[in-house]
Amino acid sequence: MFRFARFALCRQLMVRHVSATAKKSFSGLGKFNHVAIAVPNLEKATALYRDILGAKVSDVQDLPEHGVSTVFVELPNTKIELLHPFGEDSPIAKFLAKNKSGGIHHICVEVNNIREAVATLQTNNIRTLTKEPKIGAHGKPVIFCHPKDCNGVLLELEEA
Ligand SMILES: C[C@@H](C(=O)O)C(=O)SCCNC(=O)CCNC(=O)[C@H](O)C(C)(C)COP(=O)(O)OP(=O)(O)OC[C@H]1O[C@@H](n2cnc3c(N)ncnc32)[C@H](O)[C@@H]1OP(=O)(O)O
Ligand SMILES: [Co+2]
Repeated sequence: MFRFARFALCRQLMVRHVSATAKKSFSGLGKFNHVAIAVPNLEKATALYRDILGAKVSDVQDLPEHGVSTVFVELPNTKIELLHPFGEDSPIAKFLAKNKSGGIHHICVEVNNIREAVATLQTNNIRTLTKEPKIGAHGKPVIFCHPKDCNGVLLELEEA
């Protein structure tokens, strides 16, 4: 009994310590928006999801300001973003060169105030890959966080 009380107290102190070290929190993460897969052949990848797996897919969208072409696979509870390089300096070119058959590239989670989110990231030394958010595939502001500061995962935040 005494041992359990001591354990509970230590746990409470640890939780308090973790909360205190996050310098400023924003309104928090919202819904999961999409997982992105970089693919070497966009038509073939689209055909897999549409024709073989029977999913509803969007048209191809070229996004020159992001250096990618995208197709969204719509699932009942979320989306899969198929990504292929567009133009010369695509941010996904090196990733595809390393992962020849493609691979999971990033996850995207919604936030309700992207400016607040960016300020919180900066205060906590989490690097963003652009200074300012850009307009993403859904016409909403997005920002990417450096994978080396996010446990090896490229994290996209999109304003809800
Ligand atoms: C429009 C839209 C939307 O949904 O609205 C989108 O999604 S646009 C989606 C496309 N746009 C973006 O991804 C924009 C943000 N991404 C970037 O700026 C870039 O992809 C970087 C994340 C900086 C990586 O660039 P690049 O591969 O050229 O640089 P690099 O080879 O020096 O990589 C630095 C280190 O990060 C690792 N690294 C690279 N890409 C990674 C990824 N996707 N996930 C996890 N780690 C990754 C590399 O292996 C390397 O680690 P080691 O040193 O250990 O080997
Ligand atoms: Co994305």
